[in-house]
Amino acid sequence: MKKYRRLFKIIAYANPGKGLLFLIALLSIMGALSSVLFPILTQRLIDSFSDAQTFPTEWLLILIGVLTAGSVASGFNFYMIGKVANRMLVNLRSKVLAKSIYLPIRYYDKNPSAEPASRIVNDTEVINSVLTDHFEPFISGMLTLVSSLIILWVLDWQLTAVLFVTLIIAFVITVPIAAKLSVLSKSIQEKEAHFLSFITERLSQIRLIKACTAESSSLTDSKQSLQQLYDLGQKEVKIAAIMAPIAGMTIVATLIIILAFGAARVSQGVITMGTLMAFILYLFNIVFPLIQFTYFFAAFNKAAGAAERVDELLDETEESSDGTQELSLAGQSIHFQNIKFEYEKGRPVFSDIDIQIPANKVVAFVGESGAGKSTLFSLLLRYYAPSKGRILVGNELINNLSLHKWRQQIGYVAQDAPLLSGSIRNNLLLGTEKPLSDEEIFDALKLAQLEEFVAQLPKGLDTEVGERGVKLSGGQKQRVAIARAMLQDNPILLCDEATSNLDSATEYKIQVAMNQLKNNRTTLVAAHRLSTVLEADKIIVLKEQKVIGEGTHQELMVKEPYYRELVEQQLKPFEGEDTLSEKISA
Ligand SMILES: Nc1ncnc2c1ncn2[C@@H]1O[C@H](COP(=O)(O)OP(=O)(O)OP(=O)(O)O)[C@@H](O)[C@H]1O
Repeated sequence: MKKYRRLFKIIAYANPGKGLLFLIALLSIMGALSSVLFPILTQRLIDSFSDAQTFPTEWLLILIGVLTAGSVASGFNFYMIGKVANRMLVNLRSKVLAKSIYLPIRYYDKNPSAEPASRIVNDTEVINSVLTDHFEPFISGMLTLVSSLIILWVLDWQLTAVLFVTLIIAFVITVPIAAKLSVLSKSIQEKEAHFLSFITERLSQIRLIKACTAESSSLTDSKQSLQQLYDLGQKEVKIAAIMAPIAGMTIVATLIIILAFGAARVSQGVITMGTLMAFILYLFNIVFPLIQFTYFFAAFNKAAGAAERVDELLDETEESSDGTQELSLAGQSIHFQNIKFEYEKGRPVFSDIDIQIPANKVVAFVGESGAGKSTLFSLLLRYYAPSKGRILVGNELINNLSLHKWRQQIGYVAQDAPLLSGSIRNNLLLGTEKPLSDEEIFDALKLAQLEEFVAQLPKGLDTEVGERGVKLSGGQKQRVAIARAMLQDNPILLCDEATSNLDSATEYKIQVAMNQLKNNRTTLVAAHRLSTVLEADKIIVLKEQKVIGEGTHQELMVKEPYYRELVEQQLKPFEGEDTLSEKISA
């Protein structure tokens, strides 16, 4: 029952509009009424014709009127259902999408991004189909069924009793089969969601697959899922194939039984020929809704499964945004105070670090790969919360500040400088609320050494960059990210290996530009290439979950052997290799 409650909850959440649902129910009743009245009016028409031997024009006109009203109501209802369904789908999708976007990064560490995508696209569609395909037939079917049974009882209760018995037998046979179908369809939905997740991920990494010649192994991996889907589909088809003749045979058997009993009762003079005719027409009013109900319950179960998955997602806790203060970060120092942090329990990245970042200075983080440089940035961006300790800006705990306003004041040039599909302009203005002229944009591009490249493109700033920026080189993507940070002009700037994809000449130019940027802002740099951090006001050395040294380059060269080792490693060639100058002279 819990899963049905979830379905109703999600439908209410999609806000179809009570008034519109009421109107649909009303129109469905009108449609049903015309089907209910059709046989009884036919009976009147036939019987009055046989009694009076004159054409009963008035009954014919009433019949035409009722059928016309029924058809008009059905047509209008069709439109209203479509309207409400579209509205529901948009509401539900935008709410689930909004939820997905505000989920914490930890959710996406655990779940592939195609998982919520499948809930946004597929599951919402399945839930919606209850309304588009089944709501009207269910209401009118229910009404037609009940009223037809009452009318039949009044017409001839004995014949109706015979009908009841045949229907109960058919019900007992079909219900367990329908229940099996509903279990199967739930498994199919789950498998389809996994399959979608698998192919989305593989296709998004098509370059990697081709470079590793992993096309056939990817196909083999997908074959297993496809086979499972095929097997489940076949089981569903087999059950449906058994159901169809049972339903057909039920109709035929019921018809034969009613015809046989009915004919006997006509010949005995208990009922008229018109009554028998009406009886048979009502019989269809009962059997067809019953068949529809089996489809309705199958769809209802399927939708309940989809609602369960959507509700699970909606129940996830969004990024905590408890803080409301809107502090300006300009001129504020940052303090990582006794921080312990672990992505997974028992595997700390930092056990106890304490880092002071003075305002408006350049602070660089060095350490071998995996030391936790990017993780520090993630903590500062509040992607994750420390397990122990706290982060202060000025004297304020960062969690007390509004998350939105906080991130709005931090520029971030990420390690792999990802871009979104769309134009260069859209990527440069991502998240920027203030309007910027082309002139201002080109000023930033100039500083980021990208002005010439963009200017010679036929569509300039409106050039499409392709999915994840595939049409740009790694270095160009980094320069777009740097230009974006320049445009955002935030008081705090995070540069994660920001110049690692650039050739030495461009890197030098960017360093010059970055040096201008560093005035009046606090800049945190994580870099492998120590040449990029030599000028930093402070260098923090990370090793084995701790800060093992801090100071300027000159100070660390004197007092910190590990730092000296890192610097020397970068300067000297690999063991047994000649230096570049030796190779050239050889
Ligand atoms: N989302 C994550 N889930 C689990 N572990 C993670 C996650 N991100 C990073 N780690 C782990 O945390 C540690 C620190 O990673 P981090 O990316 O911060 O290092 P880094 O110093 O920036 O490395 P690099 O210089 O290679 O970029 C690594 O051991 C890494 O495997």
